[in-house]
Amino acid sequence: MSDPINQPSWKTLEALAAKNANQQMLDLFAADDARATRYSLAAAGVSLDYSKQRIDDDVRAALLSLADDQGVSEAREAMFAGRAINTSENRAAWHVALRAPHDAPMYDEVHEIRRAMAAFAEEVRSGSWRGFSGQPITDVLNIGIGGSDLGPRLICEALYEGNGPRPHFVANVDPADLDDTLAGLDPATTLVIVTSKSFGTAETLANARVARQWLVDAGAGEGDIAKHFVAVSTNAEAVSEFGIERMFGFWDWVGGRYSLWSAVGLSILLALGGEQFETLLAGAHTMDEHFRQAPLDENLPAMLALVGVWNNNFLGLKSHCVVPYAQRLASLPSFLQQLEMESNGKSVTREGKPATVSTVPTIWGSVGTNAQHAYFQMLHQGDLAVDMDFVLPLSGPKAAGDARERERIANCIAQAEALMCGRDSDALRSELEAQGLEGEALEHRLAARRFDGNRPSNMLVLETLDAHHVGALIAAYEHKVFVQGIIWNVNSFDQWGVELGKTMAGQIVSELGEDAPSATHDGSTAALVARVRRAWGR
Ligand SMILES: O=P(O)(O)OC[C@H]1O[C@H](O)[C@H](O)[C@@H](O)[C@@H]1O
Repeated sequence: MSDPINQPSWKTLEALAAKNANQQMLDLFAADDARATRYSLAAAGVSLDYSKQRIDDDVRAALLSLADDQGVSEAREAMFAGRAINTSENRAAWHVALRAPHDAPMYDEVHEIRRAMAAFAEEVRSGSWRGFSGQPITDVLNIGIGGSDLGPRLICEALYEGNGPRPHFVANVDPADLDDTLAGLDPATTLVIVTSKSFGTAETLANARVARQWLVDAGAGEGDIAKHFVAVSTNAEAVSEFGIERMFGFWDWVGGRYSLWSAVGLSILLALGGEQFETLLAGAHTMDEHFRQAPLDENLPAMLALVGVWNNNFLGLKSHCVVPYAQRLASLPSFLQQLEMESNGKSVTREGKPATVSTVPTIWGSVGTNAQHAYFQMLHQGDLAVDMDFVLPLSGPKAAGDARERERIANCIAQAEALMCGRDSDALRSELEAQGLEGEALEHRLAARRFDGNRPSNMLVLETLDAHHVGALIAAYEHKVFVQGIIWNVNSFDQWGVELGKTMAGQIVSELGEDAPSATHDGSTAALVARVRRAWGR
């Protein structure tokens, strides 16, 4: 592993990008009838069509050489073997172990906790677990943030069908989040899961304290708290100090943003049941096996990563938009923002030197078709260079015969087509002439309605929107991020960048209370602190 910029394959790719500057994807299709299949891969019921990328065989070969040069295969083995690949914290990043089948011998502890979670979930789901008034649990509230929120939230939104207690998620320290949620819940029938890897996250602990008081105010005695509060954490001491008896543990080798497969997924188990959770893990495991075994040119997560590297580092597309065409996957872009940007938003190499290549692009997006009516204008005609992932589950909540299902799927396919094909100026001119436009008015309208096209996108298709395929999709993205981290030579598994702001918030929290403002702030910060103090009459 070394600085990618020094690899011969990097130079080759730079030369190819310069040579192909005017390459048109439609010409690539015209020259190759089999392009759509030759630039598609499938694994675990998920397929990736990357034929609508500005990639030809030479580029693909050079990208695969870059992956070899950077030691992707060796790094992949180190990850699966549980070696300490998170070098700045000297830990493994072993989330793949969480999805290993039950007969995998070396993961005893993982299976033990998984069994305890399943037994607990069964008790709650069957109604034998009772709250302080003797009633069964109807609602589960997960209090957590970042990795302790986004994954379980995404999975529950994607798959909850009403067959179990209703799942709710509160992350924000803004009181509106918890207060609005609690307003719709009955304390006597609500189970709260406080989820925090560190059990030191200020927002989560503040919300947990309020939720605890809510129970007490509703008549729960101190001895009843255990019927309504459990924790998920790696920090048993802090959990017991907080006064929660029952903890489902996990380990420091599970990164927060890779943790939904661990006890952090307890809300998933409670809402969906043990079988669905196992299917989710099995879907991810099937993708893991594919990622581990398939040669890189046939490897879906690796190719997804390499396409991203090409767009980001060689075509200068520093903005990556993800649009799932499925309401149930509306939270996928937020989940991926943490997964990709917290993992690879770094500018220091694994050796502690300044990175010499650009790392993660901006990841953003939202659900289709809604997004089409908001910002797709920019994607089609704006000057910001963006590459896209469309995510399309084939079967949705309704049968194929439902007209809305046809709309959903057709729109997704059409947007990718429009981005690539653009609008042929000659055809448009004839159309406008037929409408009676001419002269300057015609030219003006022609210019406004012109689409250049040639804008790249991936199409990720899921056979169905179920636990298996969602598990496989998320695992594919996790491995994409891993491969990109190896290529960019950054440590994808630490997040030192979030520390400073947390420390400073702690200081300002005391200054907004009784403490005097510190003299060491910059002028703008000092003025803001003073303004809030004035507003609060301090
Ligand atoms: O699970 P916790 O320890 O409460 O952490 C929650 C989140 O907090 C931090 O800000 C980290 O950047 C995230 O990676 C983490 O997921």
